[in-house]
Amino acid sequence: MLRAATMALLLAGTAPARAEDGYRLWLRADVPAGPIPRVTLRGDGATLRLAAAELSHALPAAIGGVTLALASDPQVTALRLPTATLGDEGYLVRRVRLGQRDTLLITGNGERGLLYGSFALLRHLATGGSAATVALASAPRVKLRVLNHWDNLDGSVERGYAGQSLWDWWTLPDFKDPRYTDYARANASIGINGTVLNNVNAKADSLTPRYIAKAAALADVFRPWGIKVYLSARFSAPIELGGLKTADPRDPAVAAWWKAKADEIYRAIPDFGGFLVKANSEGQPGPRDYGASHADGANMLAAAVRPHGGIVMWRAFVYADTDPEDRAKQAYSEFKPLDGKFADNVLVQVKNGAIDFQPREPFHPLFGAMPKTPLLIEFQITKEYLGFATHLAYLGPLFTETLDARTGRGAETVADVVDGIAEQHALSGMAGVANIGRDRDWSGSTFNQANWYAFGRLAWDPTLDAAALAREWARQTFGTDPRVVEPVVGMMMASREAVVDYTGALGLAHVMATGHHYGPGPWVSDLKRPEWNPVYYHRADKQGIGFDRTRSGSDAVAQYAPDVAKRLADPAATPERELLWFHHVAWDRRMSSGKTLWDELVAHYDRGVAAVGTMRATWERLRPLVDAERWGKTATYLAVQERESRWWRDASLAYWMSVNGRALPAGATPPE
Ligand SMILES: CO[C@H]1[C@H](O)[C@@H](O)[C@H](O)O[C@@H]1C(=O)O
Repeated sequence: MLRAATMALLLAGTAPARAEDGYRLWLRADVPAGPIPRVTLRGDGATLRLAAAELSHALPAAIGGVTLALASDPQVTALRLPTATLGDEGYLVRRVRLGQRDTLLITGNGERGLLYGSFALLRHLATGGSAATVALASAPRVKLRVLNHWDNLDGSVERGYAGQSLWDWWTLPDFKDPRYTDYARANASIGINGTVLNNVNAKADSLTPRYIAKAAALADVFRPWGIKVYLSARFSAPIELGGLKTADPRDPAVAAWWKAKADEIYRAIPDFGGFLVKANSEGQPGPRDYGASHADGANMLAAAVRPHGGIVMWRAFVYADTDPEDRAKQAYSEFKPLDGKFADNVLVQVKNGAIDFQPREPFHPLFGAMPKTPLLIEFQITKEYLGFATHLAYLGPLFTETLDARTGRGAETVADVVDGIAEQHALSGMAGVANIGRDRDWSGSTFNQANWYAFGRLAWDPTLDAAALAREWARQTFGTDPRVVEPVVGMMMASREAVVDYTGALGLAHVMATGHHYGPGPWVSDLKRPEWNPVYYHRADKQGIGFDRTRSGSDAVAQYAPDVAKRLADPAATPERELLWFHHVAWDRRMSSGKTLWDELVAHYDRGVAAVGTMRATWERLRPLVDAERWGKTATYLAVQERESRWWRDASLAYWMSVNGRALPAGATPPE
């Protein structure tokens, strides 16, 4: 049994001062006034103790006694509860008579289930759920729910907008910053069970004994929270670290090197998760350098980690500057033929869309095309193309838009491919490129926290609803006052579409500035790699705009299942929000609104700018109801977003008009 005092002690090391700087994220349940409920822990273990501590810390007295017990506990078994389908991470929360006592039971088949069940109970209560009638049961649909940190060993973060890397590689392994525990706690609260510590543009050093020891220290902190550590591996490490002449995966000496390296890592981190690999992509070394296939490369690494129960996450983000083929087609062309050729402890990691984390992309054609291979979907939580940390863009709708998409194979959705249940894949996964850094609010802004939150919840259950998750997050982050929650949810649900509208709607993509990808740049055409130039994507000319991906063009649509391919091959049947992704059409084309394409595009820009204005006005009205610190920073950022949405519109329209020679339609806001 744990009392508040013990609990306070337990958390003293981790809970920072109660500044309203967003540090506490969505975990804001405070020690309630009045008697502390009895938390009974049947059994022991580091994870169980953390679960009990969480409960003791935040449960209201009204809940009465709570018991944490595994389903294998004889008293629980005797209740014949439906725990068989919970797996080792699922949980069940229910009022029962346990032995001679009435209690609220949190049970599951594994310690992690009890931890997740405890957080689920606290979430239920923090979002206004009833203490009296609480009955929860859930098991994750996706096995690997992983954050990818693009953190470099020098403390910088590629595409990071929330300060330096959270990992202080310099003071590790000796000093374990309390923030590491708070990071693990936050992730456990949303069901995340894996973290890749370093950038996919990996340096070989990350696999040296020095860094393995640092990773091991982090693994020790994360383990009781049910989180495994993974590392990005540089494919040529046998050369850089082992002094070998080659990294050819078919060379026994290379395979032996990796086997020894894996053994070394597992000596330091017994539950090491495995490797994430970016190979033959954007200049990274890989098996293709030796004429070997991606499967050869992945399977060699898979063999090295298999004896230890490890896995390999092999990225399919490949496109070559030497390949004239439409960039959107290349990953499919390279990986589809390898379906079923990967070892069973390999997952192929595929980005949500075929280009690169744009504000809107049709789902990647590999989803549904490799039924014999577990495909791990990769989303970007950090907003490289949606305004960095500054612009408010809730990504829940972007995530669910992809997950709900029908692949064209029967009723299959992308979420079905990802959970791998239909194909009976032993492995399944969802990865999110983290938006986490040393900033006090972790993600660079309060609202960016919602993207981390939504990712975790959707990885647990890809069928969850984006608006419901926004409401869940808002209630835990700002309290349950509907005068705050509903306007906040309204802002969030409008935000991503606003970004699409003021950066380039109707299927336009990759029209941003070069290098940093912040702000407009549709005019860019002089970069050394043609597929890096925005003009490569929009192909605007005097007559029209858009990328013809039908048979008369690159025929990328043919990579989708026949039903989907047939629909996308027809501009009239293609959803207008994806029109210019698949078709090159005339500026005069009549749209479903009755407007011409040009007038419609202009209207989208105006709508995007207006939507940001509405978000700002809504937030202004919430000033008396939100703490000054978080209100102030958000208000400042919204002002920047409004100014920059106009910048996006004005610069883009000026460019399109320079190409099509047209005037703005009547009623359009003239550029400033
Ligand atoms: C880590 O590299 C990134 C690169 O910064 C980014 O611009 C692009 O999104 O994709 C790459 C990738 O996903 O590998």
